[in-house]
Amino acid sequence: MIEVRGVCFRYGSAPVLRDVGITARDGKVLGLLGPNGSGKTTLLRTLYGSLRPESGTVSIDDDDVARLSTRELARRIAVVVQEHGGDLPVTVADLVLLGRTPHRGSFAQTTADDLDIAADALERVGAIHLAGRPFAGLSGGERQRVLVARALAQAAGHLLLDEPTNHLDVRYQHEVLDLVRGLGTTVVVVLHDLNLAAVYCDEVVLLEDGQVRAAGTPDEVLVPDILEPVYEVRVRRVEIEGGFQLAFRPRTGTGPAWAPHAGAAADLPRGRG
Ligand SMILES: Nc1ncnc2c1ncn2[C@@H]1O[C@H](COP(=O)(O)OP(=O)(O)OP(=O)(O)O)[C@@H](O)[C@H]1O
Repeated sequence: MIEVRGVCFRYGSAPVLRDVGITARDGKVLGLLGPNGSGKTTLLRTLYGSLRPESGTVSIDDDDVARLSTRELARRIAVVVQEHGGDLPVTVADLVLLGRTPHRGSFAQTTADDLDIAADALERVGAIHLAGRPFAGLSGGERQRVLVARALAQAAGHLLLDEPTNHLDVRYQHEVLDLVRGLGTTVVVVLHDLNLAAVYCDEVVLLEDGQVRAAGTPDEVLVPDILEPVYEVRVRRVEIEGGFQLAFRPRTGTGPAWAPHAGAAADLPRGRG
């Protein structure tokens, strides 16, 4: 479990997180949602100790993150963030094997188990065929899957991801999130795509201007009354088999009512809000 209580943070003089409280429950997927600049990445960085809150606490399984060593944190939390590894001159296999480092002594050799675990992780994200390739030469989507594989190889009980579906085509968006959800680890994931959040998150937190605007299940939070003022768009909710999806259009503008298929607008069921 990851618990955040009363966290405030500022870059320089500008407050970015204001009295934020969230709980990521054991084995559940918590989505961090919110418009650009609302503080999602900043909050995620406080969870793995990359940023120290000005006030408030972040704890993992009841231990204050600020008191854990780097190695202990790496055993407990795996992180997939955008800027990791961009131009590293390593092969994909070597990068994924780095995920095993927290489990070895400082100068210990890679073991057969490490190799098996790394290969299995690459297999699970559909990237085993990339094992011998230089990481720097991969496409954005291939890199993203490899970074997820490294996090899987790390075998930590908590997984933090910052927009893991960025660069992924629709198949891999769903495959990666389905995989993450099936791990049974505690997951905190920053997502821009509210429809993916609707499908793969157990709970979501909606940030606005560094504050928690709403928190609860996707069914409770992803409703037009809450989303429209935060994102400043019009929202319709469409109940579909086994769940719901959202449709959006700008508040103002001269375009068709519901792009791309304007005729569908009249057929859309009314949202709940
Ligand atoms: N290193 C930094 N120095 C100063 N301000 C920063 C820094 N990083 C982020 N900010 C500011 O903090 C605020 C929150 O940024 P953050 O990246 O956490 O938002 P976000 O919700 O993840 O945004 P996005 O959806 O655009 O990725 C923004 O106003 C941003 O400009």
